Amino acid sequence: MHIAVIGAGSWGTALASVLGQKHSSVMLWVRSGKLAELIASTRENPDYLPGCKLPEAVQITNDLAKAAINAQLLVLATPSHAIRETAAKLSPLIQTNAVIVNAAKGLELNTVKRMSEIIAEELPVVANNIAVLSGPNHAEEVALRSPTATVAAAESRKIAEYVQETFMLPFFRVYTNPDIVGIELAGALKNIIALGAGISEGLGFGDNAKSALMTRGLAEITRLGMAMGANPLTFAGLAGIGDLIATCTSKHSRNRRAGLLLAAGKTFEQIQDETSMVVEGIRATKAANQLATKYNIEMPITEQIYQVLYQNKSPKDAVLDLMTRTKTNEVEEVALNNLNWN
Ligand SMILES: NC(=O)c1ccc[n+]([C@@H]2O[C@H](COP(=O)([O-])OP(=O)(O)OC[C@H]3O[C@@H](n4cnc5c(N)ncnc54)[C@H](O)[C@@H]3O)[C@@H](O)[C@H]2O)c1
Ligand SMILES: O=P(O)(O)OC[C@H](O)CO
Repeated sequence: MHIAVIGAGSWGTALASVLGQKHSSVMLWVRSGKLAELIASTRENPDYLPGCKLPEAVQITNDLAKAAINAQLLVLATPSHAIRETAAKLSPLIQTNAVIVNAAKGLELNTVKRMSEIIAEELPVVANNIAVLSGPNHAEEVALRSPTATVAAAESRKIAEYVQETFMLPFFRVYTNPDIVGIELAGALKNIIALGAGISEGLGFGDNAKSALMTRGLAEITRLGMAMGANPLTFAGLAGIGDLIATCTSKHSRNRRAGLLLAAGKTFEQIQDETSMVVEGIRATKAANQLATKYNIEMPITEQIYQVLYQNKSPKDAVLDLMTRTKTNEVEEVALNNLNWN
């Protein structure tokens, strides 16, 4: 089978290295011609994943047509804001029975669409063959072959199991899940909470604060997810709490790191200017804020992070507002009504 990995940032490079260990023909598409030459000659990606030697089966190209034309499976691993334009460019190139795996974690601004929805719009011929890969997966650790678990989600069980089989290796364990909505929302929204975790650390707060943030963060993610048709159990799984733990606690997390910088007084524009790496939580906060309004869901943490990022609110004031907002139950009112708790 011929596989194409589209996008050679940290994640695309790590996934190409995984696939190249199992399959004989993997092509990694690199946007920059100069970086493509460098990766091809050194067999590693010094800009995004230094130290990860690519298996021989991985070929490098800067030519999208060359990568896509014979591919039975394509992994889209660009940042989320580039998924629509990338899928549109792939439209005249792909085979009609190709399987597309989205590896990006984000939501489109303004349309607030999930990545698989965008891919289906741009690549309607393969709309029934779209899967999502998401979980607690830092590229740096996958590159080191550190044991990692992830989830392949698709509406079709056959496609989810095909993707599972394609990626599964002794250090890379893949579960399947039918809840593509929940898996994509969990992956996109955990980045907002990771910004908060970084802010919390940067302000000098301890484990109590971070645990509260993660737990209440998951509660608001689940609330929105359920309103959008997701299975609440998905948020208790690898792509939910699993990824939330990884991203809020890891030294590798760009979103957590960006939160530290926000606490130090930098603006999100300054943070973005200082790194070539994508910080998905910045856009995701804007999109989630739109979704909270659209579905009329209370998302207090997301709302405060939105105000810090886009309305110049100080992180300290945001924390105070969260801690002193109207008192409430931990359990949703609707669940309390069912318990008849008087
Ligand atoms: N890094 C990880 O550990 C990890 C793990 C799981 C999922 N993800 C997700 O994968 C996606 C990619 O993240 P990453 O960490 O590889 O990013 P990265 O910051 O390491 O690299 C970004 C890559 O995207 C390319 N790029 C930027 N704008 C582009 C455009 N308009 N068109 C095409 N390519 C463009 C850059 O050239 C670069 O190769 C994100 O959605 C991220 O959330 C990342
Ligand atoms: O580095 P982060 O915070 O963008 O997170 C990367 C991955 O989503 C972790 O699973």
